[in-house]
Amino acid sequence: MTSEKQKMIAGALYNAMDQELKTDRLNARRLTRLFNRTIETDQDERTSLLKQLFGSTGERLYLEPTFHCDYGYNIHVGEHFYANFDCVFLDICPIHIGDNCMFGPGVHIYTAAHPLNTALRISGAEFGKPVTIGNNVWIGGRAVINPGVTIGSNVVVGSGSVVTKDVPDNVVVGGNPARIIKTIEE
Ligand SMILES: CC(=O)SCCNC(=O)CCNC(=O)[C@H](O)C(C)(C)COP(=O)(O)OP(=O)(O)OC[C@H]1O[C@@H](n2cnc3c(N)ncnc32)[C@H](O)[C@@H]1OP(=O)(O)O
Repeated sequence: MTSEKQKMIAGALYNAMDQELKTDRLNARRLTRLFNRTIETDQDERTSLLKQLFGSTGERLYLEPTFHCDYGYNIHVGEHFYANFDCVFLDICPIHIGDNCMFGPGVHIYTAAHPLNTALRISGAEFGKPVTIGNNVWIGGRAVINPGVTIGSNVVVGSGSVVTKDVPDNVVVGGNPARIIKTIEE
């Protein structure tokens, strides 16, 4: 039988009030609370808590507290990941982030969505879409990455952008909705 958790991760309609999912969210709240209460000299503890929280990580990762997420286990970050203060990842579905990515403060990644149909939405049924980010991506402060978006490698996302569509490799995007501003010639 398919569990609500399996449906959620697969992007199907699911019930977030399911007991297993409630327990998983409480565990993520516990780990993020412990992470957010660490002090600047607790680097080993910060790394250990993030490795317990995330689905997979590289050897080196550094996030500035505060950080918040829904489940944690759907977040996969590559080697040498950096995220500045106050990032929020709503990881209903998988979030894959490549190597050498750095995020400015307040970057929000949303995989979570709700039906547009009112009756279905207020019934509590919800769904998600995965987000994938390539290698060597710099995302500026306060950018929002919407459900289902894939961002290529060597991309720069301008501060305050709302990324609603896929982004190819080697470009700078900005604005709401984000559009290509320039191509990056290496
Ligand atoms: C990891 C960390 O902690 S990072 C710390 C936080 N810092 C940031 O978030 C800074 C993010 N940087 C930016 O947003 C920058 O504007 C960049 C990198 C996207 C672009 O910088 P530049 O290449 O110097 O672009 P430049 O200033 O020449 O602007 C080019 C055009 O894009 C527009 N533009 C620049 N940034 C943005 C933006 N964030 N959103 C929308 N449009 C933008 C400019 O207005 C300009 O438009 P025009 O050609 O019509 O005049």
